Amino acid sequence: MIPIEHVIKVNHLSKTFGETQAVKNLSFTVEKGEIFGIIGPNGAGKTTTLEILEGIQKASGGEVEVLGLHPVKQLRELNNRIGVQFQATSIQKKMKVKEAMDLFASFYKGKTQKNELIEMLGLQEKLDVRFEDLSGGWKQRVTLALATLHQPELLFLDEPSMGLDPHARRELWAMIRTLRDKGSTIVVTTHYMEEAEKLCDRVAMIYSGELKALNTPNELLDDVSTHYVRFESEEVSYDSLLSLGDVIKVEKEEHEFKVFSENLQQTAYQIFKYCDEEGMELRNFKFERGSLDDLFVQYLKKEKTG
Ligand SMILES: Nc1ncnc2c1ncn2[C@@H]1O[C@H](COP(=O)(O)OP(=O)(O)OP(=O)(O)O)[C@@H](O)[C@H]1O
Repeated sequence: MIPIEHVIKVNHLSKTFGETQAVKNLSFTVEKGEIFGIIGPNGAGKTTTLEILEGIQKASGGEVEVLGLHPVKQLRELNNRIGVQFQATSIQKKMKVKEAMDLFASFYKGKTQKNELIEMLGLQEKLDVRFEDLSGGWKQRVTLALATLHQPELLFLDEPSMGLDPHARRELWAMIRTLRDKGSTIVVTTHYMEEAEKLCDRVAMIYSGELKALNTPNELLDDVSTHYVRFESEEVSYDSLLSLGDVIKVEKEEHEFKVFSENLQQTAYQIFKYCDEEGMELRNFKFERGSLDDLFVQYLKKEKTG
């Protein structure tokens, strides 16, 4: 068996800003070659965690190792080996794509993969366009190219698809996967649950600076209470569904019901039995799998009710 190589080790990490505890006792590792997602709502501590890993912020407590280096003490060495995607706002508006690529390439001593990136990201047709004239999707492609010119072993992306339409978002995911296939490990923060589900190999879910869950999206979704049955009926009542054993929650919209249960098989049987006894009709009955969004809402609810 090939031993797992950890490119990031985070152990009991904490960070405080005055009274605010942005990160609390966070521990996780990132394996070489994976796309690792850090997800959570606004203010969860995603950016702070990322900036500590990049050596931009100092930890208040705990240990962090990135590519075997201490991010703050060995920042210069780290910067040669990691890539950080800048926010589009930090690129000069009037600069042409070609000029930005040349400027950033001049920061690195060795050979860069500029030409390969222009080809791979389809930037050829945009080289003479000013940054301010690019659409959101193209801006993201350019900042991705600028972050990866030196073929970094590890790439950090903070909310890369923020503000992109679904098509541009999918294109960006394909590019991120290609960069991974070419050998980079990728750490990405997002608050789009769909992005975490479709793009990431493993996901750390944080809320209020604390790690709430860490697993592959598939295994996170195996959490039973995110699964439900869906059907349509004009006759069934909300309250009678809620009173069935094992049912956690019922959602009703027009004539469509979603019934979440701890024992879906048993609940499905109960629904059919109840409808049969009452002579009620059901249509389009389906077993459905919840999304990370559902799981996330569930965690937040647990948090609020204690
Ligand atoms: N420089 C700072 N000074 C004071 N408080 C800060 C600072 N940076 C972050 N915080 C606070 O730390 C907490 C975590 O913020 P952080 O930006 O890491 O969250 P986030 O998950 O990235 O959120 P978002 O998705 O909104 O960017 C928040 O309460 C934020 O207000």
